[in-house]
Amino acid sequence: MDQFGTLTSSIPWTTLISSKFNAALAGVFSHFLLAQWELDFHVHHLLMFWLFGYGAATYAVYADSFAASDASPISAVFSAIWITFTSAAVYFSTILCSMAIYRVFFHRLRKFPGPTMPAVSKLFCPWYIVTQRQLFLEVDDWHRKYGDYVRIGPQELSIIDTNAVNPILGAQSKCLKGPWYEAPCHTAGQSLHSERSKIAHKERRRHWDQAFSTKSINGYIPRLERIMLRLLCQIQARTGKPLVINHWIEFFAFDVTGDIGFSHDFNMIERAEVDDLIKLVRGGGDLFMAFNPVPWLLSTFMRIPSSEFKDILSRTYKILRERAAKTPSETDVFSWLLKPGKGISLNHNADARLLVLAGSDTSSSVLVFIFYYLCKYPDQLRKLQTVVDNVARAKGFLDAHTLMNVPHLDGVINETMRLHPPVIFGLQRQTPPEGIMIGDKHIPGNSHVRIPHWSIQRDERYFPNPLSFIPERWTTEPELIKDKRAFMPFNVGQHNCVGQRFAMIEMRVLVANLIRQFDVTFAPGEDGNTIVNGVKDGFTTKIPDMNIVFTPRSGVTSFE
Ligand code: HEM
Repeated sequence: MDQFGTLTSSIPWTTLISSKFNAALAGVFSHFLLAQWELDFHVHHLLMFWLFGYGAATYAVYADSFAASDASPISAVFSAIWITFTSAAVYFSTILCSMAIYRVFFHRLRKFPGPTMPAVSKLFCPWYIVTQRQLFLEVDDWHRKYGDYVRIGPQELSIIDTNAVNPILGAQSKCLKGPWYEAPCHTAGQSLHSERSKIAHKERRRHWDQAFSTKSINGYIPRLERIMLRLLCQIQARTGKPLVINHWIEFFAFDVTGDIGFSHDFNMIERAEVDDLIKLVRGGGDLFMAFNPVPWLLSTFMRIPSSEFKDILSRTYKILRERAAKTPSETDVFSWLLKPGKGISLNHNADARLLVLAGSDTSSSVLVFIFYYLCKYPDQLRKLQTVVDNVARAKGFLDAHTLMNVPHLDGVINETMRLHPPVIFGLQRQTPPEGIMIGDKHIPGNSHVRIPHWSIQRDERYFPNPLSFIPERWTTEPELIKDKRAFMPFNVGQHNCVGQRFAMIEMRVLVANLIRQFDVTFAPGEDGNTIVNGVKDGFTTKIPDMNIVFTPRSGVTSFE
């Protein structure tokens, strides 16, 4: 220790730290270490480690040079900062170069074709999404250029081969959910959806499967029908005027999920406005969309403390506490998820948010697109109206059981989900350490893979005339489906949509009753192009508003 209290040592720190060769060597070694682990969720630790290392190195150089010369303390500080800064620049540049060279020339996925930028880093994605266009569209172009297997990230492949569906997503698949799923868990609890462990997911899924068994769904139907009647009354009161169909469908979907989920009435249809909680849960949408493809960036971003997020947690807790305090007269989804006397955990909170978003954003986007197609093709509207009228002419309100077996109605829904899948860019999965075989192709271990719904469901090999809206593919023209494995809007296998049967019932009831009572056209000045061209991927599809006009039909039995 010198007279200024500075620690002195016999190690020549300045020489060691200022050597650019040493800095470059440390960079290569650091890259080697970083490549050994999945560090997506420890970036904040790494940043702290580097910051601490930088501080310690600066101090060591300062102490060393100050002891060795008669420089003033101020100039010794500046000189130490400069020496460490230049070495840090060399160190980090070497890490980046080493990563880039390794990823392009030596990585286990190097043999898969694709553009170079994504192979180097996924960091280009947020920049791309913000400044240019949606990634799912870009990847769609890459598939046309490079084929069925395209490298879309250093460690990620996009695949549009139907032989890949079962090995990647099927019930027997050895793949796990990819790191994307874990990104928000540290702050927000683990929902069923974000659970990556197969065993833990299976255990939790048991309760969800009970919540969506035929018996449970039959119990939710009267709730759904009551809400549908509310919606019919509100639309009836607004006939002849343009209205934003997205809003009304969302009010409906959120009211239904709140009610069947945890017996909570968001009452959005009656209030004709979005509930504050829903606004909050959907907040941060654009940033989320931009960071979405890069799990480590998403995870780091979500660590930034946010008062909005605290608000979401406390409001959801409040709703769940109120729900736990009563036994609803009709069972709901949380009747199966809450354990008596066990209290409400962070995971329950995460499950509540999952239910609200998974159950509403998805069906809403499909329903909006159904109205787009019915307005765009009036012949299709008339055909569907005739089919629906013939189901039960005497009934004013078409209940869920009456609509259980109307193939053309299901054809319209399926065709819309084919062209506009609510989960548009597919689901990230991680191959097991030994890799997987797809036909004779080996996908190396610990790779991330996805099958983009948008691209595979619009592939001409699987659906001839792929861009045309032809509901009859699903009924009278089966030759227009060449490979049904390519259709998977609800996903397949252990992680498929637990709510899919309820979703179909919900969509049938809404579409059939609205077109039974009303004719529907684009509002003046609307042609629907904005929604077709404005689709954004925020894991579920986000679409712009569309204005349409409902007009009462004459000669049909009224629902009132
Ligand atoms: C058109 C409507 C719907 C579509 C296309 C759809 C699609 C999907 C897809 C693709 C997944 C898999 C996600 C993944 O693996 O990352 C999923 C999961 C899920 N969906 Fe749906 N969904 C719809 C409606 C609903 C509804 C109405 C509910 C509930 C009321 C619901 C609840 C869930 C839940 C809880 C999961 C997580 C399942 C798990 O991880 O085991 N979905 N959905």
